[in-house]
Amino acid sequence: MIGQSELILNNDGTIFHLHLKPENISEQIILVGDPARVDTISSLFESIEFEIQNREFKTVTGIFNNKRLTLISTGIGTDNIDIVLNELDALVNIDLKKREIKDKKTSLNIVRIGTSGGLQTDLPVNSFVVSKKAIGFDGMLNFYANRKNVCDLSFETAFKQYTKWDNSLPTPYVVDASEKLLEKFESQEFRKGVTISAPGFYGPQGRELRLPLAVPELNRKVEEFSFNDLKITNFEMECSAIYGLSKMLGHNALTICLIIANRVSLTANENYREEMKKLIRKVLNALTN
Ligand SMILES: O=P(O)(O)O[C@H]1O[C@H](CO)[C@@H](O)[C@H]1O
Ligand SMILES: O=c1cc[nH]c(=O)[nH]1
Repeated sequence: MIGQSELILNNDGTIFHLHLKPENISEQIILVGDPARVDTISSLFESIEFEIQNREFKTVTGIFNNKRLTLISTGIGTDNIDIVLNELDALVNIDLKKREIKDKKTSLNIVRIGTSGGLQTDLPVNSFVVSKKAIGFDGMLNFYANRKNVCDLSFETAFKQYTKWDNSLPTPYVVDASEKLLEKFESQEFRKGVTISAPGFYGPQGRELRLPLAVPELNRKVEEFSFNDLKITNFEMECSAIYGLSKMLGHNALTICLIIANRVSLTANENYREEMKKLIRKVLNALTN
């Protein structure tokens, strides 16, 4: 039996942060960072069955193309992903009344639609990137036992060697996307890439405003690095933890991002919302057709 302090439930039986009960969610989950993006997506739904918000976690379950989908905003960062993935998994794989892990497990499909910064000259603003692999600069997965069983250790070793990884930074971890979900995005309009999830938008992504960087050459090395013909394409802040926790818990995960800034050409599209709507339609159609 899992103790009250380890799996906190609210008085109405909902799970602590997400305020959800098992019947409120579909097995097809779409995660976004920005709560406003949940509304953008749900405005395309044929019908809405359920809606709730607690803190930055806004959930809508409804129908698109005759398929039941659940949208959840995660806010920013892998610390929030630790909450969202563990609570989603508890909703489907733990009997909340008995506080016991179920014998028969359910596997969720979890697709993140995000914004991201590009790291290669041939990845202009407004491109779409599907993350084949994620590199976690955040360190979150290192807190879980046996994380190496789900990681690409050869890629990790090559990356740490090439960048002469500074051990005062969290140990990077590398996890692959779900092959099953990746197959739905074979079209050339989705660039396949390797995505770094950083534990911050500024210093951890190599942005220098007033504070100097501890490792100023890191972004140059990241841009140069390649392994088995794979280059690192983009920076965002959630994908690594989604891939890592999904693989450990037996779920399928994929991240697709709109590039809103290019870090090499120093360009950005701060009015990206129309382009985001185009990406949302393409992703919803790919997932439901
Ligand atoms: O637009 P979202 O999905 O939030 O994604 C990106 O944007 C935020 C930073 O501006 C981070 O969450 C990053 O991952
Ligand atoms: O550069 C960027 C743009 C969006 N989101 C990020 O995390 N980084």
